[in-house]
Amino acid sequence: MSDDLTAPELESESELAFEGALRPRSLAEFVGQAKVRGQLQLLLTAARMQERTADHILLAGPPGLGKTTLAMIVAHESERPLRLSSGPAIQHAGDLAALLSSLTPGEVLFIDEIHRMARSAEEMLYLAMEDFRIDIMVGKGAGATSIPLDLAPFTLVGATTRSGLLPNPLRDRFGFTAHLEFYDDAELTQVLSRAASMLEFDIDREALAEIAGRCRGTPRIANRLLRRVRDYALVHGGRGDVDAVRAALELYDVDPLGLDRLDRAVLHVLLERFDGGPVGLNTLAVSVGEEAETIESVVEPFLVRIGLLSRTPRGRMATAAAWRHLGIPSPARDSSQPPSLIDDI
Ligand SMILES: Nc1ncnc2c1ncn2[C@@H]1O[C@H](COP(=O)(O)OP(=O)(O)OP(=O)(O)O)[C@@H](O)[C@H]1O
Ligand SMILES: [Mg+2]
Repeated sequence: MSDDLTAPELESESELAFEGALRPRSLAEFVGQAKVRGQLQLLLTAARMQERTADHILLAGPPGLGKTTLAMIVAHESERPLRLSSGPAIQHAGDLAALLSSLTPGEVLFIDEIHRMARSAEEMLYLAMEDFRIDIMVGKGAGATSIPLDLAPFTLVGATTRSGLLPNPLRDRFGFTAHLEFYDDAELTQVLSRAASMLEFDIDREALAEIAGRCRGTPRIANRLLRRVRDYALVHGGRGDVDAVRAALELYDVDPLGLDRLDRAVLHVLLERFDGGPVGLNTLAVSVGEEAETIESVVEPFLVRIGLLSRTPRGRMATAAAWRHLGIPSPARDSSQPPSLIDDI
């Protein structure tokens, strides 16, 4: 869906190229995540002083927060070549053996979505990470033998949006795990300001702050919204100011908190049809004509994170902030009445 402005995942090939152009190249250019930046800086500097490859690094966090960007920065800062691969591309131990045995000394190997790698490959990776060695099985059945193969030392950078799915032995073999956090408005304003100047888009500070408030803590969404606002300013012959931001993002159904059409539909149903809940997930999903799975994995996490929705054992409930945000007066509740319509959780 190329019109889904608020989805944190990468949307298209053209977006990939656009992102590539805006990607920070060094730790100094990388905005926010101060803690992680400091930790990486130390790790890379120590490795350089000892003239060895840096420890293996795991980058964990939601989509669009800068994992791929940081992997590239690790290679760039340590002046090593970078090899790109991903979990879904490694479906057999043989795929991994071919990849590992072709690395040049000191190379940085980036495995994106590392939680999706095949189990058999995972086990091979344990030994490779620890001892820079793998065992290759030759032959089948009783005559099978394993031949040890030494590898060139390398630094593995793994990225995952689901660190909970990584088996412990794999997680334990990373020397360092960076947990990326959502960005605050000041950091997002900085991301936007940097991107605007790279795009040579003249937009004022107030307008940048207005966009920052709508991008769900995610630099990828920030850059995407900026692009739409730039289009709007271009077509309407105006500058990048707050009015352009408001008009452009209203056109694309991104509200002042960054909620999109579906987020708002869910809240409207919850408030207007169910008095703010509690109501079960399935009822809510049917009422807005969506799959329960979509509501649960796409809509709810953000609404919960910004405090508009709470999950209770009796179902989903709107918070006072939700009523305020939609501008609907909250009904005075009669506390002697038990809540109605509890179908599931
Ligand atoms: N700290 C940052 N400073 C400036 N720009 C950033 C930062 N983090 C991310 N970006 C921008 O956001 C875009 C998305 O980042 P990136 O591709 O690294 O996310 P990701 O965590 O790898 O996402 P996914 O989980 O979908 O692979 C990049 O093109 C980059 O321009
Ligand atoms: Mg990525």
